[in-house]
Amino acid sequence: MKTIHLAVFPADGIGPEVIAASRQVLRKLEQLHAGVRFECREFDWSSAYYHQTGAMMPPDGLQQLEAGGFDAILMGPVGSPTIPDHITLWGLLLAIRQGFDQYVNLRPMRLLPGVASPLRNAAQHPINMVCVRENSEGEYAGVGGRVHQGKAREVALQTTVFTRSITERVMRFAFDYAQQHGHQLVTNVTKSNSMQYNMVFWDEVFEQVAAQYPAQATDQQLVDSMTARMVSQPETVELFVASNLFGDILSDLGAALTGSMGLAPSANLNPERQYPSLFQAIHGSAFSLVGKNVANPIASIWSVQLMLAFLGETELAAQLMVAIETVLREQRVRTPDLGGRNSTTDMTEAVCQALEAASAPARPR
Ligand SMILES: NC(=O)C1=CN([C@@H]2O[C@H](COP(=O)(O)OP(=O)(O)OC[C@H]3O[C@@H](n4cnc5c(N)ncnc54)[C@H](O)[C@@H]3O)[C@@H](O)[C@H]2O)C=CC1
Ligand SMILES: CC(=O)C(=O)O
Ligand SMILES: [K+]
Ligand SMILES: [Mn+2]
Repeated sequence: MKTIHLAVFPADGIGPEVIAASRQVLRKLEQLHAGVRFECREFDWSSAYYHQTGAMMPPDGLQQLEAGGFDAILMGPVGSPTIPDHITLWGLLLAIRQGFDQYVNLRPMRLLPGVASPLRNAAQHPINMVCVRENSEGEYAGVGGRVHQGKAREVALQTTVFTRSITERVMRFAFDYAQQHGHQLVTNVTKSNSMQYNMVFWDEVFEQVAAQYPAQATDQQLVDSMTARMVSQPETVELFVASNLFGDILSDLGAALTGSMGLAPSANLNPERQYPSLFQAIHGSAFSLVGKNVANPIASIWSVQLMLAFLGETELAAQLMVAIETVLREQRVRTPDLGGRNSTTDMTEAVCQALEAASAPARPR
């Protein structure tokens, strides 16, 4: 019997609903596979916790998480209409990403059969893209300040930070991942026409790392025209590496192109496994959907799938992907974002049923 230890954060907004859905899927996987157990410890660190204590997590939160010996973290979105967004994000999610050196944010963007893309010609342009986003510094390094606050002479500084070793390793991850998953082209997303220091540096590091992968085809795209390319010729995009801000923006575009914010998953990885990695839908708290049982749980469930793959549970990951694909292809159960009238719980139950079908008879391991 293998036990996988998970730290689970329902967090904010629709988080508790999509995390409950994800936990239901984990329970179904446990039932179907006698050899595996998920031991979940739930944490209430969130905006509600902030309202009670004045902070998003305890001062020793990261140490507590590290001491817990977790294999992975599963998290809902963070953000509330009653607290400034930079307080909630920096108080929890960004603190974990930086503190646990989760320097890769892996965001697959794949248009699955049965899902409608807003692109009129999607049938001729298969969409299967992977975003490798630098996840620990760059525009979100958190360096800056404000002086002369409230005065006419007020100045606000937000400094981007690009470190050679960090830039190098995220690019190496991108090339290794492309190699392992058979991506023919690695695209460097940049803005070195306007940003003559950090993005020129970024391009240089990309070229240096690319030289170590002579068999890998590469190209370079300025981030502004990258948005147009993703819409007009998505079939030419396979895997791209981008800075923290650019990757954040391009992956929401990718989510919309592949059908819904409610489908897109992400993995915040510490590839060296020195710290637990964090798995989370790319969407936010979706305030208008909260408490209505209408949020699409697939983004969070697909994030569980990425978690299983990262933890080496290859068979479980494959079965869960088949189950997700089956539910979407059949279009029998669809939440409102996909044009249907079904609930979060309907969709979750459909995934669990499809999992039963996708799983071979349970056998001991
Ligand atoms: N990783 C995180 O914790 C993130 C947190 N946020 C926070 O979330 C809050 C809201 O941010 P927004 O920019 O409005 O982004 P959002 O992702 O919450 O919402 C954007 C749109 O997508 C829809 N949507 C999102 N998730 C959905 C789902 N599962 N099913 C169906 N539709 C879904 C929403 O209804 C809305 O129309 C803010 O406080 C923000 O800071 C935003 C993005 C990521
Ligand atoms: C914070 C945010 O929007 C993201 O990481 O996607
Ligand atoms: K089990
Ligand atoms: Mn985002």
